[in-house]
Amino acid sequence: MTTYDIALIGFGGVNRTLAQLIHDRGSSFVDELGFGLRVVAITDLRLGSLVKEDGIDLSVALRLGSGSETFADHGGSATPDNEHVIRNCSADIVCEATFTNPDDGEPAVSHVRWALESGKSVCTTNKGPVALRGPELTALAVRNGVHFEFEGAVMSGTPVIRLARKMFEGLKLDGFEGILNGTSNYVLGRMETGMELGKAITEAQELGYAEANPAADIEGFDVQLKVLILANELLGAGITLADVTRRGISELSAKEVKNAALAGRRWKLVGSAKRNPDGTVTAGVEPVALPLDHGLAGVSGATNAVSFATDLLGPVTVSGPGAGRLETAYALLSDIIAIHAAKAGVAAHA
Ligand SMILES: NC(=O)C1=CN([C@@H]2O[C@H](COP(=O)(O)OP(=O)(O)OC[C@H]3O[C@@H](n4cnc5c(N)ncnc54)[C@H](OP(=O)(O)O)[C@@H]3O)[C@@H](O)[C@H]2O)C=CC1
Ligand SMILES: N[C@@H](CC=O)C(=O)O
Repeated sequence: MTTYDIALIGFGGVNRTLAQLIHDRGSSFVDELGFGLRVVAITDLRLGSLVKEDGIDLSVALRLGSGSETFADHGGSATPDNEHVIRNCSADIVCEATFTNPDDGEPAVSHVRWALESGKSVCTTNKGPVALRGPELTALAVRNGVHFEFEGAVMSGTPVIRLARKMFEGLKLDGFEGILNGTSNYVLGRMETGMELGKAITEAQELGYAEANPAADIEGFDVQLKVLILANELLGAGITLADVTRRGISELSAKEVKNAALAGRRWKLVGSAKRNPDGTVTAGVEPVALPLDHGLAGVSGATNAVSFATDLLGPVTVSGPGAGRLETAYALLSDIIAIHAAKAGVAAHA
């Protein structure tokens, strides 16, 4: 029986939920998925780092949180020691789920690089490394004979990237438009009921949808990264972040959002990319007051949807959760399943 040793880098909402899943359902993975999972290392800014080659007791790790205890109280260190842990621990797969840095992707880019350089596969939900260093990190993975998977970087656990790569074979993609941020979509829905922006953001934070800095959600930086990922990974656009124009929703008031709904229009933060006749790709993110009969107008809460323009099928739309701790932890599990399938030489499920 195959058991993958896992390192969790960042122990916030997403990786903590993955640890909970492994703790609660790990034994059924063996029967259902054909492999076991054992967490051998965890690092976190506040809790420090813990490495145990024979497996960390997750019930203990999961108890640590808001109190003053750190991993130093349990045989580890009070500091994350990321480079040392990532390079030297016995993990087969590193799950990177620290905060997304939209400027240069750090420190996550380094975390991913250290893992790949030391022969470990990587799963990440972090948009920074994928959007800003994706091709370079994928090439590094290939050179080292390991895998770099990032399904959760767009629409959390809802399959989009692997789905499009596998299932759209034979189709030409000419563009896409979608709702790609759960927080802003949730916030706009609450504003439609008259709630002020700040209060709606607080709710989204409590639900685990928002970025560490929610301005990334509200000002469109998060969607900008996701549009860049989809455009480069699926359309082969070869564009950079500067090529994706960006406007967020902070300019909208609750009154404006509510009045638009009364007038038959719904404000949505829409990310899109379109292939031009000369082959170049135009991409951007902006708030749009959609008519109620538009396909994206009914997408509510933290649900996301993306509609791909294809040559043979016309529009093909994928919809599902776009944020949430469990939904995103599932994305990491789906990445591990894909890595297992690739190692075993069979098709991935997701
Ligand atoms: N939540 C969601 O719905 C989704 C999230 N994502 C992405 O997944 C990633 C994780 O999200 P989420 O779990 O919600 O975020 P959290 O903020 O809950 O967790 C991130 C964790 O990483 C820790 N951390 C930050 N810097 C470091 C570091 N240098 N070394 C070790 N640990 C570090 C943080 O510590 P501290 O709190 O002390 O700063 C925190 O515990 C983000 O990149 C996010 O963009 C993607 C899709 C959906
Ligand atoms: N903050 C993001 C989380 C997923 O990427 C969102 O709200 O969509």
